[in-house]
Amino acid sequence: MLRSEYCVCRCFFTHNYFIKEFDLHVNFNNRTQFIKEYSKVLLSRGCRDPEQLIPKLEEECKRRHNLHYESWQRRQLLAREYKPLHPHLYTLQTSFLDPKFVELTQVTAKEAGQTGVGLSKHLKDHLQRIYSFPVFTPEFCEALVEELANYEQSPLPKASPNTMNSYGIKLDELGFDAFMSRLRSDYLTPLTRLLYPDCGGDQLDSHKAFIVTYRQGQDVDLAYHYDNAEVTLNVALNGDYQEGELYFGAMRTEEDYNTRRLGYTHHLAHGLLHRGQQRHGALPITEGVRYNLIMWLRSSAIRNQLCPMCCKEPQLEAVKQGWGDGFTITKTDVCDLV
Ligand SMILES: O=C(O)CCC(=O)C(=O)O
Ligand SMILES: [Fe+2]
Repeated sequence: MLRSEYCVCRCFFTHNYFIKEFDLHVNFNNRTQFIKEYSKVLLSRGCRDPEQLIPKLEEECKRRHNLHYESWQRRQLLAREYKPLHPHLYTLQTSFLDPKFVELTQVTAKEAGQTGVGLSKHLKDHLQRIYSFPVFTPEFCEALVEELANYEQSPLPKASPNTMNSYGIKLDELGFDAFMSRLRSDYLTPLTRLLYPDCGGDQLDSHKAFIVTYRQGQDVDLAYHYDNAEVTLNVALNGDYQEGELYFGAMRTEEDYNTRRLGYTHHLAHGLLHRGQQRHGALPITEGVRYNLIMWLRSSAIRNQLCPMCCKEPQLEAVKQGWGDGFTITKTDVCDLV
């Protein structure tokens, strides 16, 4: 029998370290390489002593090596000790979804191809293959935000959702993995299959789902970046904050002349779909707290060919639990060979 093991690319341990103070992504193999490669640019950005950044990079390197195992441990701990405020939220029900979204996901390729009408009815085209549409009901969003705040206020451990956002929640750790898998396969894939067949949208087989939280005194914005994803869904879970728009620029593979454009204002319960490899960032919020649900949707068929983070053939390392970073190796069970 054939069986897929989920993997990370080894570049995860060396590439894409983000130095927030100087708004710089770097690769970090060791001290000598780092100083040689980045001293000049760091000095030009006002850093007095690049050497002083090394302990933090070493710490991040250690965190990355332990990440999947520790995440799994937190997941077990939360399953045992966290008391959900709204237990019913953890199983996806159609009633959580906006009926327009359900209708949209039922549009067939034939209908969409014939007139474009089937899709354009509930989906707004923002150019550059960025689309928005209602996803959840406002009632669901309100209850989910209450659940997230309840967990945030609990003494239980929390992890940063990714290498750039320090505040937020990894939804698999909180127990939403089955929910998100169903959202991906039953509702999002019918759409991404039509919108992004060239980016693996027709064969998304894993995801990383998390909440990003912005509030004064913590993270208030997000620097310009591209995602470790083929396609990204970003849903606004609340509306009681000011500013915090998204902006988009060139694809990772294109020259970027710093022409950041196409501002997008979030709307409560609406989602935005975009290609993960299109550069984007979030402007600072000026008031309130902003909760957004992010799904980095991944296709092993695409990323097994070329890692989107190091742009090389991936060097695969299997993870024991979870989806890794969405790469796979296919193994044949030994008993099949005899
Ligand atoms: O804050 C946002 O809405 C964007 C978040 C984002 O781009 C990401 O987490 O990859
Ligand atoms: Fe992003």
